[in-house]
Amino acid sequence: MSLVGKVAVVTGAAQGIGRGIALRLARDGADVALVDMNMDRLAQVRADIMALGRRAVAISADISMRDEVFATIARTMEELGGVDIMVNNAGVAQVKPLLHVTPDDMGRIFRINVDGTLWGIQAAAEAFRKQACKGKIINACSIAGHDGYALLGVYSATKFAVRGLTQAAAKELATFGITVNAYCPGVVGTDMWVEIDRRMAEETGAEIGATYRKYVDGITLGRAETPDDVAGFVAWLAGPDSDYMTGQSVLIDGGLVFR
Ligand SMILES: NC(=O)C1=CN([C@@H]2O[C@H](COP(=O)(O)OP(=O)(O)OC[C@H]3O[C@@H](n4cnc5c(N)ncnc54)[C@H](O)[C@@H]3O)[C@@H](O)[C@H]2O)C=CC1
Ligand SMILES: CC(=O)C(C)=O
Repeated sequence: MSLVGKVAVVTGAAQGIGRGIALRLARDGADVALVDMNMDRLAQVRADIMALGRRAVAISADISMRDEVFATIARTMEELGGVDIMVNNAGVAQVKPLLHVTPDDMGRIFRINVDGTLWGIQAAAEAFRKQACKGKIINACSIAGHDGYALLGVYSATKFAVRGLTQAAAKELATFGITVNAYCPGVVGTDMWVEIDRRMAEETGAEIGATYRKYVDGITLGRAETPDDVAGFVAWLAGPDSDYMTGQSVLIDGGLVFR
C-alpha cells in the first residue's frame, strides 16, 4: 500500500494494460483518474476501483488533443484534489508494410502515440510544479522502442520517439524533482495483439493465431505477458522505491529483447 494518499492519472484505462495498471495502482492505495474514449468500458473500470474502496473518476478524452489532456488534469485536480502520478499509457498499433504507409497513417499514429505522450508530460509537469510535488511521469514504450519490427515500422518509430521523449523530459524536469521513465512490454495478450495478429495474417498469409504464437514462442519465460505483469512494474515506478531512477525505458517482456 505504498501509494496511499496519491492520485494517479492513467490514459487508455478502459481495457488491456491501462485497465491493469489502474486497478493495480488502486490496490496499492492510489485514487485514480481513468482516461479513455470508450466510456462504457471505462465506467466498469471505475466501478471496479470504487469497489476496492478508492476514489475514481472516468474522463472522456482523446489524448492526441492537447487541450483535452490539459482539461483532464484540471478535472483530476478538481475532483481528486491533486495529481502525483501520470501514466501515459494509451496508444495504437498499425500493421502495414513501410512502402504502403501514407501521410494519413503517419499523422494519425504519431498524433496518438507521440503527441499524446508529450501532451501528457506537459500537462502533468505543469500540475506537479503548481503543487510543488515530486511527481512521477510514466510512459508506455515497447520492445518496439528498442528494436524495429517488420510490418510494425511506423508503430516502432513512435515507440523509439517515446524513448527519446522520456530521456529528454527526464533531463529537463529533474530540476523540479520530477522523474520520467517508461515501461517496455513485450507480447501482452490484449485486444491490441488480437488486431496485430489479424492484420499480420492478412499481410503474410499466416493463419490466425500463428503470428501471436510465433512471438510468444520466443519469450524466454515461456508464456505471453499479462496486463498484471506490466502493472506490477508500473506500480514500482509509481512508488518511492524508484525515486533514484529517471530517463529509463525498461524492458519488462519475459526475456524477448536482451539489452
Ligand atoms: N499489447 C502489447 O503487447 C503491448 C502494448 N504496448 C503499449 O501499451 C499500451 C496499451 O496497450 P494495450 O492495452 O495492449 O492496447 P489496447 O488497444 O488493448 O488498449 C488501448 C486503450 O487506449 C485507448 N485509446 C486509444 N487511442 C486513444 C486516444 N487517442 N485517446 C484516449 N484513449 C485512447 C483505447 O480506447 C483503449 O482503451 C499502448 O501504448 C501500447 O503501444 C507496448 C508493448 C506491447
Ligand atoms: C504491441 C507491441 O508493442 C509489440 C511489439 O508487440
